[in-house]
Amino acid sequence: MNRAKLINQQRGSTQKTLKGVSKAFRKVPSKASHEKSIIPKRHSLAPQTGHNVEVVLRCKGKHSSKAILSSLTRPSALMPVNESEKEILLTSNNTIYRFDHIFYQECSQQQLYDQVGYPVLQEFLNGYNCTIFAYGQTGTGKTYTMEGDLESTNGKHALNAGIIPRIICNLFNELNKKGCQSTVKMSMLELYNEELRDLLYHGDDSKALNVFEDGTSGVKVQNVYEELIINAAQGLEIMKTGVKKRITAATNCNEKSSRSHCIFTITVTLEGKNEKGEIAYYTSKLNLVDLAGSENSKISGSEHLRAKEAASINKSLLTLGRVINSLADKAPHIPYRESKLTRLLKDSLGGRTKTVIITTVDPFVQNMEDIKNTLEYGSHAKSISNLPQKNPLASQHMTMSLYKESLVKMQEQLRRCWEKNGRHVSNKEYEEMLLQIEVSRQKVLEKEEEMLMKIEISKQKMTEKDEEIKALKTELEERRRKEKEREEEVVCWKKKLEDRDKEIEEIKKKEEEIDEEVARIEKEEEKAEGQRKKIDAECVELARKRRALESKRRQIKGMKRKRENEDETAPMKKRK
Ligand SMILES: Nc1ncnc2c1ncn2[C@@H]1O[C@H](COP(=O)(O)OP(=O)(O)OP(=O)(O)O)[C@@H](O)[C@H]1O
Repeated sequence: MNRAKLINQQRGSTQKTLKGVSKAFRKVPSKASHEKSIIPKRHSLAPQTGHNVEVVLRCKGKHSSKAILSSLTRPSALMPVNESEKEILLTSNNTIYRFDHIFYQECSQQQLYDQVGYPVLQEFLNGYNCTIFAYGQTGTGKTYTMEGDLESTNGKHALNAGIIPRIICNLFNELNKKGCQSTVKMSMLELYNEELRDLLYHGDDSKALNVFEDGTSGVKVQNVYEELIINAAQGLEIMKTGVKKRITAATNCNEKSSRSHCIFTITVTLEGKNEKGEIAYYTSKLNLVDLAGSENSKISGSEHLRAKEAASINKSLLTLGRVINSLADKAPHIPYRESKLTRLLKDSLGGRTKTVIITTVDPFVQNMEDIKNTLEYGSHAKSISNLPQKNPLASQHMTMSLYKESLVKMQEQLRRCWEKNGRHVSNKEYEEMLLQIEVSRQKVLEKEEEMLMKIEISKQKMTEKDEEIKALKTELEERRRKEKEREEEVVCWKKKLEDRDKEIEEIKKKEEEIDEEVARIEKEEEKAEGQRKKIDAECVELARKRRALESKRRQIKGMKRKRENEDETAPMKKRK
């Protein structure tokens, strides 16, 4: 039976089960639905263009003892609308929320994988970068959905395995079917309190895991360790090792609560053909993200260290929420850079990636407000529009020709050995040699990728340096301009000084002239004083002479009178 038929059949049975579940849901009468006979509101947002992010809702199954206990005492907060697999009614606010698919509590891991995981795997193998991430409050089944039961036997996943182990197994089946050359690499990062940790790296933890953006292939993490995987069994084992290193703790809502965001990445390089019919390679990335639970510290019992974790978890989820809202509202600025989580998911939200978000709720245990928050988170995310683009075919001409050359050499060597023209090798040795070829091929690819990454980093550094140089040049020009202005000012001041010197010179000259004039006047004054003194003396002499003259004149006058008297008396005397 072909896969499509099988899926359709499984879908049929899923739908039957889900209809049963819908009825079961409806049998639980909601107080709100009884009291309110008004028509429910629809929580809707304007449809977007492009390829919208797909959002599904998974209602947690009644498997844990806590859930069973709560479900006996509490009615469900959610009710399906018209047996719909797409619409659900939240009884507390009488609002219908729409999703791309709703998985009710009886939905099995296989059914969820068929509807969500398998189609994403197909897109991934067709050359698209894809992301699946699980979002929901703590204890609502995110880790169960993404990881589930991690036990495996001979490369086969367990019955209750989640999406990641199923994708690992299915990936190798699909690659075998394709029969073309391929390489598979896996990396696993944990984001705990805003710090990235490599869960697959066994060396020291000191290497810096920097997140950077590469213009062509999107967001990358520098120094992340990528394990080369050659089959499903190895992939499952490696994943299990990584999961064991993840930080978990017991909270009131979950005995083994993930305290970090976990980003599991599969990178596949596949052989294809370009338009000229030449062999080329394309590399696509699949991010499978299990977010830490959003929580309220009172309910989840977060204290001390746990409270710090909760704050960091909530902060990054809040930023994720703000990014989702900004994208949904088509805001001019999207705050990707505000947390490492949103930087890592940048390409998955509003970028070139095909993205599916699995929102998880526990309708029997969680309070209405928490369920409402998750439903609204999902509804907003549903209106995000991505522009998925196939990864380009890279010629890898040089590397491939080198690789092929060595491959041909080794094959020739093997053929000679096989034909016993040279040395004979056992089957085991032959397989080892094949493995060696594979390993060297991987190394070439890795080296090439490393080189590309280094080129990208140096390009980035060069751009940064260019910008620095540009800034320095502008600064230098500014300084030169200021210096020129200052020089001009100096010239201006010099001229002013010269003018002032000239003025001073002239003033000095005038001063000298004045001094000379003063000296001359003083001399003349002295001369005048001398003359005045002389005149004064002459005046005194003149006065003395005048007085002497006056007395002479008086003497003469007296004498004259005497003579006159004598003259008058003389005739009388004669007569006598
Ligand atoms: N659909 C389901 N069917 C059965 N059991 C489930 C289901 N979903 C979750 N569980 C169980 O509920 C418990 C909590 O689930 P899980 O650890 O996946 O929650 P979580 O959302 O990842 O929580 P956290 O954010 O705290 O890590 C686990 O024991 C898990 O096995």
